[in-house]
Amino acid sequence: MNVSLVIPFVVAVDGPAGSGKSSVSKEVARRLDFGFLDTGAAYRALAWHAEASGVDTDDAASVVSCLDSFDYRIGTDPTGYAVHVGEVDVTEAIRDPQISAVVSAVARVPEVRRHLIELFRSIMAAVDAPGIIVEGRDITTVVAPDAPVRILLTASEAVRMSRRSAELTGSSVEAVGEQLRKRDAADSKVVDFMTAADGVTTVDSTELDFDQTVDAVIGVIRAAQLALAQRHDARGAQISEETP
Ligand SMILES: Nc1ncnc2c1ncn2[C@@H]1O[C@H](COP(=O)(O)OP(=O)(O)O)[C@@H](O)[C@H]1O
Ligand SMILES: Nc1ccn([C@@H]2O[C@H](COP(=O)(O)OP(=O)(O)O)[C@@H](O)[C@H]2O)c(=O)n1
Repeated sequence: MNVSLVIPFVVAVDGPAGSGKSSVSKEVARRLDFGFLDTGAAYRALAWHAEASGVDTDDAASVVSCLDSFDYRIGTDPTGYAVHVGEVDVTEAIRDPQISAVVSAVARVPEVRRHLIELFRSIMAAVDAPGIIVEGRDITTVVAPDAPVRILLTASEAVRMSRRSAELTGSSVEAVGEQLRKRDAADSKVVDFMTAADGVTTVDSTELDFDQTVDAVIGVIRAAQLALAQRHDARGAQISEETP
């Protein structure tokens, strides 16, 4: 892996299912020429790998036993990235409702989380871009708690359900809503992604359309960059005053 010596500017985005994390973060990354990392894809791909290996996803020890053979790759280009497990392109397969139904069981296993968090950090460090937007459930609190920008992207449950069901043709709004609610409830037992931790800015997109949400996120990033630049300038001025 090609690890850059320059640390990329990290934007951490968390939030519940269907809040717009992936689509909004991708568009923000495109506009800023940043990389993009969808961390949920790794949990989904591991669930796919466990199922393909004939493993019971409810059995934590069996899921952990799959980690050794989990050969995972994901791109960080927001204009298009593929997800691979070994030689298999699972980009589409991991979005299947069957994977959504079992992914939380895989994601609650502490050894799985430790393994994937290390992987995310190495992908972030190796990104070939001035910055990277990383989205998931625990990015602002666990994966990148020191990121210069940390955002909780939320929307009301009703809005999230209707957005998600509009994407999934062939599934009823009720069925999509029920699955989303179950997954949020299971995921909430592992990480709190419904309330913003200290220093995390909430962007509520309930009343915003897609472009307005993208603009709101870019606004938070620009404000943080400006504050950092001002702090840097003030420190520079202080050092030159102190230097005889
Ligand atoms: N502010 C918004 N207004 C309308 N639709 C949105 C908005 N944000 C996201 N969407 C749409 O909602 C759906 C779910 O978004 P997605 O990015 O997959 O959410 P998440 O990654 O949080 O699960 C997508 O079809 C996306 O285009
Ligand atoms: N940082 C993360 C990202 C995802 N996940 C798990 O992975 C699942 C799929 O994540 P996702 O980002 O694809 O889900 P959506 O929010 O897009 O529906 C979640 O339901 C969580 O169980 C996690 O535990 N931690």
